[in-house]
Order: sequence, then C-alpha cells, then structure tokens
Amino acid sequence: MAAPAWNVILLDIEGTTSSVSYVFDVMFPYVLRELDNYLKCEWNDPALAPVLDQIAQDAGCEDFATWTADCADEAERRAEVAAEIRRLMDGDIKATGLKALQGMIWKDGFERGELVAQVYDDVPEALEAWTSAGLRVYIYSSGSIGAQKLFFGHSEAGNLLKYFSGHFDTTTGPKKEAKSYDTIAAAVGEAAEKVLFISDIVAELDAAKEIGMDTRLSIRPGNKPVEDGHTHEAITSFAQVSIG
Ligand SMILES: CSCCC(=O)C(=O)COP(=O)(O)O
Ligand SMILES: [Mg+2]
Repeated sequence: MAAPAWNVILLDIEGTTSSVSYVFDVMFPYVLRELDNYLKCEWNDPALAPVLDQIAQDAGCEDFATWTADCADEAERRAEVAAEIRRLMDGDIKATGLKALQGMIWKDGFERGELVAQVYDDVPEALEAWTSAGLRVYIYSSGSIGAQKLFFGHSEAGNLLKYFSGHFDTTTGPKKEAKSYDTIAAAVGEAAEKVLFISDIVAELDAAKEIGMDTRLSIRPGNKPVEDGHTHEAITSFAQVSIG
C-alpha cells in the first residue's frame, strides 16, 4: 500500500464534520435563550473577565471597562454585552470573544445532555481509519477550542476527542488568511504540503492552498452553494479522502 500523501489532516467543523443546520438551528438558539441568564449568574466568574475584554477589543475598544464607561451599573453593562452578542450572531460574525462566550454558555448544555453534537456518519469511521494509518488529525474552527472539545466530547457518535492531536481556533488567526495556516503548519511540525485541510468555505481553502497545503471542498446537505471557478477537489463524504 502506498504511503499516505499527508501526515496531518486539518478539519473544519460546521459544514464539514457537522451540519450547518445543527449549529444554526440548535446551538445558536441555545445561546440566545440562555444569554441573559448566563450573564446574570456568571457575571462575577473570573473566567468571564478576559472574554468581556476580548468582546470589547473585537468591537474596537481597548478593554471592557473603557467600552462600558458610560454604563451606570452592572445591569446596563450586561445589557450592552447581550446586545453586542445578539448583533454579532445576527450577522454570523465569527468574532473571537463571541465564540469564547458561546463556548462557555454551551458547557452546561453539553454536560447535562441537552446538546448532543451532530456528526456525519462517515466522520467517526474516517477518524478511526486515518489515525490507525498513522495520520494526525487536528481541528481548525471558528468555534473556540473550549467549544470544540465540548462538541466532540459529547457527539451522537460518543466521545471522539481521542482522535484529535490538537485544536486551533481564531486565536491562531482568521481562517481566511494564509498566515494562519503557516502558523498551524509550524505548530504541528509539518511542511504545508504534508497537511490536508478540509472545509466548506472556498476562501479558507484558498488561504491554506496559498501556503502549499492540500485541500478538499466539503459538500454537505444544507451548505451554502459554492460558486464555480475555485480550484479545490470536492468531496461529499470523508470516505472519498484517499490516504493511499
Ligand atoms: C463547536 S463550535 C460550533 C460551531 C461554530 O460556532 C462555528 O463558528 C463553526 O465554524 P467553522 O469554522 O467550524 O465552520
Ligand atoms: Mg465551516
């Protein structure tokens, strides 16, 4: 049998391992439902402070105190945060602070079994085959690393975390910028050519390909239609990824 062409497979989540619909119709509504109560109950949790600073920085401010300097009290500051989160989610803006907060809100949902992550049937089988063949698998998603671990730790196929050698999110850099993929290749200790990146978003694949990564375009039910003219091989299942 020929040696695999790659040493690492890097995976997107939404539209690739899992459906857009599960994220938009189950996970995002959960956040919107729990948001006000979560902020009220967890406001003094020290883990929330850096996330609030990140949300303020994503909005172009130095920190949370500066961003909410005009607020009269805690209730107004919470309302400011909630309004910003709803605004970002309305536009599906994948801001780092928003994604960190979403992950914190999902924690209870996954741990109590109210949320069970959807993964396509071919995903667990492929993860098993790839890792058995000696490939290392990493995730690169806009979802925070905390959210990724909850998601794959509580999937409908069970706990899949054992298959992953590591996780990347937007704290490494934006998914549509080539530099982010350079950083990931260096972090996993591989030449770009030895990494295969699979995603549903052509601009992400373009960025990875720019630095020499191999790519596959993930076509799944409910994904946004993709315009012709891109240069990426399309797959409808991970079973179509030939590792030699
Ligand atoms: C487990 S994270 C939930 C999905 C999410 O919030 C997201 O933004 C996924 O984006 P991706 O980069 O995986 O397409
Ligand atoms: Mg995606």
